[in-house]
Amino acid sequence: MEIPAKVLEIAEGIKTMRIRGAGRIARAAAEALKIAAENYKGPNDPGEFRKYMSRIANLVISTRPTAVSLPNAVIYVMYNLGKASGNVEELKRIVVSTAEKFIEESLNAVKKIGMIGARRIKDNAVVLTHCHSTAAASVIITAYKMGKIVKVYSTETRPFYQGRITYKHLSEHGVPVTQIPDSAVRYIMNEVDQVVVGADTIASNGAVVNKIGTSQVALVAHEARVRVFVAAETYKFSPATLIGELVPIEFRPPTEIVPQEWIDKHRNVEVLNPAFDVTPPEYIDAIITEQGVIPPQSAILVLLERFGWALEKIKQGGLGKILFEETLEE
Ligand SMILES: O=C(COP(=O)(O)O)[C@H](O)[C@H](O)COP(=O)(O)O
Repeated sequence: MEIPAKVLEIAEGIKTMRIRGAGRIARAAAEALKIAAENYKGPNDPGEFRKYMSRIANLVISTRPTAVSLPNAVIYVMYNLGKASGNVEELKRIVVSTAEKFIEESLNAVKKIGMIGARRIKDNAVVLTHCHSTAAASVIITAYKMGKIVKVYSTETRPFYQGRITYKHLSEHGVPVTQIPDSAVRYIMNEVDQVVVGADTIASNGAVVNKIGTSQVALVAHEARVRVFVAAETYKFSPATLIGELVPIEFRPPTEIVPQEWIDKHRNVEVLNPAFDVTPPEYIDAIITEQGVIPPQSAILVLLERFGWALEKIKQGGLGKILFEETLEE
């Protein structure tokens, strides 16, 4: 059966970063699974439906490698499909309702993070953020509305300039934002009271994978004794890291940095575009989740609570084991 055009459009949107940011990617993945189920027109055979859904799941997961929110969203839906029995109509309903539940919980989590995180922002604070994170923005906007924030420094976040999205997002809520180049972070850090950033993936040791440059921001903050907060929903914690798997770092096309003509002219120059980096737990003061604020060292507790059920399967065969067992094709 053909993959519905709308699902292909979402997959393409994630790949090309029209849909970007770990939370949005996760919600778009759940939406894609939902649309796929609603548009299934294959044989009236539960086995065929499961195979079809597994193709969609594989397609969605393959779009971007780093943010664990993406496979976690897919696991959330597909695991429930794997456990369910019934005819095609019943299985479709399971996919649709779990996808909707994931999206709703994800949006609620962002709001809760805003409320919980805002309590940690000092009065009259100058805050610095990097990239565009809806979770970090939720903390900043809530704290601003509480009258706590006087100014936000937002980095440009080269080469994709997500800082411009942050600028627009925060400005729309009245937050005074100053854009700075990424290279000005150390210069400006003396004026900053707190750093708030988002996360794509959090490892079991509390290391945070986020937009390239986050680790430099955290290092500079550490040097200046400025606190660093990471705002992240619990579906950004990576179950695979419980058994020591590394988080893959995405390398994006060099043309995001320099035009193709430049590359053609300078054939002897290699242009690298790593999209994410790893900030060690020592450089993070706290992680703000929808369940509360934790020190990064407690990441393992969040993982055991949220994904403890999957631990045996992960040990037996890694992440693929959970995704592919029963429901998905290898
Ligand atoms: O690194 C990025 C986005 O990278 P990209 O633009 O390459 O997707 C964001 O900080 C996190 O995804 C968290 O965002 P959110 O809090 O919105 O999930």
